[in-house]
Amino acid sequence: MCIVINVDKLTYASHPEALAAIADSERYHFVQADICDRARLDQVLQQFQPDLVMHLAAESHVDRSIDGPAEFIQTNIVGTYTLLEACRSYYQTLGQAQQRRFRLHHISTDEVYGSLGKAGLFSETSAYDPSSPYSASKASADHLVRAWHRTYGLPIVITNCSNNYGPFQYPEKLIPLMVNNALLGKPLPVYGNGQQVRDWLYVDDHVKALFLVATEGQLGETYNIGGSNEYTNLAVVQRICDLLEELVPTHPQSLTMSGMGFRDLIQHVADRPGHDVRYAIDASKIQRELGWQPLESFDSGLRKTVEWIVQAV
Ligand SMILES: Cc1cn([C@H]2C[C@H](O)[C@@H](COP(=O)(O)OP(=O)(O)O[C@H]3O[C@H](C)C(=O)[C@H](O)[C@H]3O)O2)c(=O)[nH]c1=O
Repeated sequence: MCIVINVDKLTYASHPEALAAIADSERYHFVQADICDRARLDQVLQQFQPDLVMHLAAESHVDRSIDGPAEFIQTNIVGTYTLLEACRSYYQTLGQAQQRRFRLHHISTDEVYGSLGKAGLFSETSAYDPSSPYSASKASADHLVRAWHRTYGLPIVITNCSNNYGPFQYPEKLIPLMVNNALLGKPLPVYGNGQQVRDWLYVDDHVKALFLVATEGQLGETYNIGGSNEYTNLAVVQRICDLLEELVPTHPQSLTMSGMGFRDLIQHVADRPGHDVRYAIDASKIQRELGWQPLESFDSGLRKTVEWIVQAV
């Protein structure tokens, strides 16, 4: 049995559905829990007696972490600490055979490595250099997980992924936010010059990678997961607008009245404080060791995502 821990405001929102679709759903139990509630975590672990705990519970939006860091410290750092302690106690109750099977998989982000310049890629050995309260809280969580492995022998694996996108994503994130705004004829706020680069990873590719690491990854190891899809933010927003021109021929009323197209909604606004310029992942370790490859192209993944949002609203 595996339990997948998440929180209510989950940003990895599509992962449970996607995981359930590719894995034996009888084996996976998805827990929506307050990650800081130790009694509840103890009860869940005792009830399901899992061999695998996947920790996807995070506050994950950089802008919200800048506006109010407290929740990020609480969920991402205190929550991870609470889960680690619950797993450590649970692990100590297991027999030797089950201890050999048990592992905690901590899901993290490439933002812990900070920002790249024009060249280079983040690898598993890149130095930690987080910029935002969010990424600093995830970096702290990664360090705690490694410390519980080295100090207490808790069996763990860690993954650090690039920017996720796909159906079900929480609408605070760039792609769903832009599609939702455009459909309402609202401005599309591009931070600064829009030349920041992100490496886009389709959610199903991410889930397959998580599944491989959770089941076959080496204990104590970190694996970076990225889609090898680097685009500037402005290019992504322009592509979204062009897709909407094709998929939504009837423009929102505000656009029709002014004879404008979706691209006319793009507005450059004040830049995000501490904005990381570029993220890009070297995923050669997971490709070499576990045979993973991203299968979705950005063109096809973005089309699926935009189509999903258009039909959902
Ligand atoms: C919401 C928004 C964003 N942006 C820019 C800011 C970023 O350069 C880029 C993507 O922003 P978003 O907030 O969607 O994602 P990141 O800040 O890159 O972080 C995301 O990817 C990493 C890996 C995680 O770990 C985070 O959990 C996840 O939120 O678009 C804009 O220009 N306008 C907007 O309205």
